[in-house]
Amino acid sequence: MTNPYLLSANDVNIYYGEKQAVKNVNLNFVQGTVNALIGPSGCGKTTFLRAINRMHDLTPGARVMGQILLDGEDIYSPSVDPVNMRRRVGMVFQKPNPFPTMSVFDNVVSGLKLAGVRDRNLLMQVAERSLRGAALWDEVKDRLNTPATGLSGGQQQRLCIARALAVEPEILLMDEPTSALDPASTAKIEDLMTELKKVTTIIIVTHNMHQAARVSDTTSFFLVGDMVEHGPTAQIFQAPKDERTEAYVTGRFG
Ligand SMILES: Nc1ncnc2c1ncn2[C@@H]1O[C@H](COP(=O)(O)OP(=O)(O)OP(=O)(O)O)[C@@H](O)[C@H]1O
Repeated sequence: MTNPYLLSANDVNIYYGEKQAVKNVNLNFVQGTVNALIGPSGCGKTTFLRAINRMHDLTPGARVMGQILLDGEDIYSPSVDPVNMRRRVGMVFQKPNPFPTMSVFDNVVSGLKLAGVRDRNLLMQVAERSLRGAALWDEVKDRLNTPATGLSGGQQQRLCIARALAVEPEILLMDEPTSALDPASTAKIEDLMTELKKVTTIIIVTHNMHQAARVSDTTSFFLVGDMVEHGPTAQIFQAPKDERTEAYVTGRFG
């Protein structure tokens, strides 16, 4: 039987040395959706997110057990090249992190250049498409060759989204992407997510429950390493099945 899900986590356990940070998580994600991971600080959301693009390969002492299937292929299989895999699963971090010495244009096309693309016309096409995709084109089209660090924080974060989109990822991981931004920039990125799910699948870690409720199709609630409950966002917020989920989403702890 073929796997109907774009991404499946099967019995995923994650350790830092002896310490277990994620316990036996099973989750499936459907293509073209926005999926929120919520839960109190330290419950393993970021750890789980980073396992999805093999970022823990870069964390000394971190171990991922179980299976994570992307299009039915185990991303931890020895035949999978992690660098290639990270092109298919892009990531945007809490703090905007454009390459500080590069222009706006070079930031967006850095992944393509790294992959050997030199055709200037093609790079320009991809830059425009990605910047439009990140709702930034109109604001930067006249300053493509100026340093990325000259942009505002919200613009820098949309630039990082454009940079991730340029390599056409199947999945975009977002780790609290608006926590360093003002409300206007946050609203822009939230609107953007609804557009972006037409071209990619989003998994977002957020502390902001209103944000999860506004932007996501599904929500997963994590608590001290356990994934307590997963379901359609409306159900998690309005009719959770587990009393711990209810206590969290109604603000009784956090
Ligand atoms: N590099 C690391 N080495 C050791 N322990 C770590 C490391 N990174 C995270 N942890 C621990 O793993 C657990 C889960 O952390 P994680 O960052 O995944 O939680 P989180 O839910 O994303 O928290 P937050 O919402 O505060 O970002 C925590 O107990 C944390 O202290």
